[in-house]
Amino acid sequence: MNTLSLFVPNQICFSHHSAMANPSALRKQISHVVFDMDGLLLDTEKFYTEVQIKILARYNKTFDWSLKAKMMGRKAIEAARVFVEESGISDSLSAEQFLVEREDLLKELFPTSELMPGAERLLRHLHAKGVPIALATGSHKRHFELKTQRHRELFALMHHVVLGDDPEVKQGKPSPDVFLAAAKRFEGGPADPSNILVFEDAPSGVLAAKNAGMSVVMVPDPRLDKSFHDKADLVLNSLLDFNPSEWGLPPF
Ligand SMILES: O=P(O)(O)OC[C@H](O)CO
Ligand SMILES: [Mg+2]
Repeated sequence: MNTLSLFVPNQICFSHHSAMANPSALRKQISHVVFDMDGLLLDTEKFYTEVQIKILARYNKTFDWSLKAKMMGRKAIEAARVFVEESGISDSLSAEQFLVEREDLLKELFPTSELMPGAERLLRHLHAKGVPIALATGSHKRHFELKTQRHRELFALMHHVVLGDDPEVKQGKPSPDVFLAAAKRFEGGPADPSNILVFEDAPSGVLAAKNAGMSVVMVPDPRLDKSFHDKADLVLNSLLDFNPSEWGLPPF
């Protein structure tokens, strides 16, 4: 650790509407980029929210953003356990039953998934400039296929994809498993985690990337409590606001 980093917090500026940044001089040189999927590249978190509101309403309970924050980014069964336990319905509905109940609704919604603003521009740019890119999602294979069915060409730009049901991903985010697996599979051998930049929307995902020793740009939903921003190296309102040059990556 250099002397300066003892005194400089991760984020220097804190304002809701502008990008929050640590100075470029303190940032790692980035060679590889790893993307989260749900809520970051694809606007799919709203589907989970919609379905979970409906299910909790049957128990006369409301779904709020403090519960959402605890679930997002996690593997399905891990998020399901949080859902039934935190909402106090585990005596009536098990985590496994919850997954079955929400499935019919989700599988109708996922094929309509749309890209988040700036996702296509950033993926195409990094790929065109030869920056190795990969996907690391908590989503399992069957949901991944449904969510990406309208975006096959874009997701094919990824060098590789690591899914939540990958055998190497023993535990979901905030465990570093999915990001460490992604780091290992780049062409030419494993990438050094300290040279990897992760894009994430979820508190558990930001923690997972930091636990893997990587730098993280967080692009959170504005409804997420700001206290979850603290662990990220940079917080942006949109992928459209990302400036590759600040990370030593080729400019747009
Ligand atoms: O945000 P992701 O891509 O890791 O996906 C996780 C879950 O499937 C949704 O929260
Ligand atoms: Mg996500």
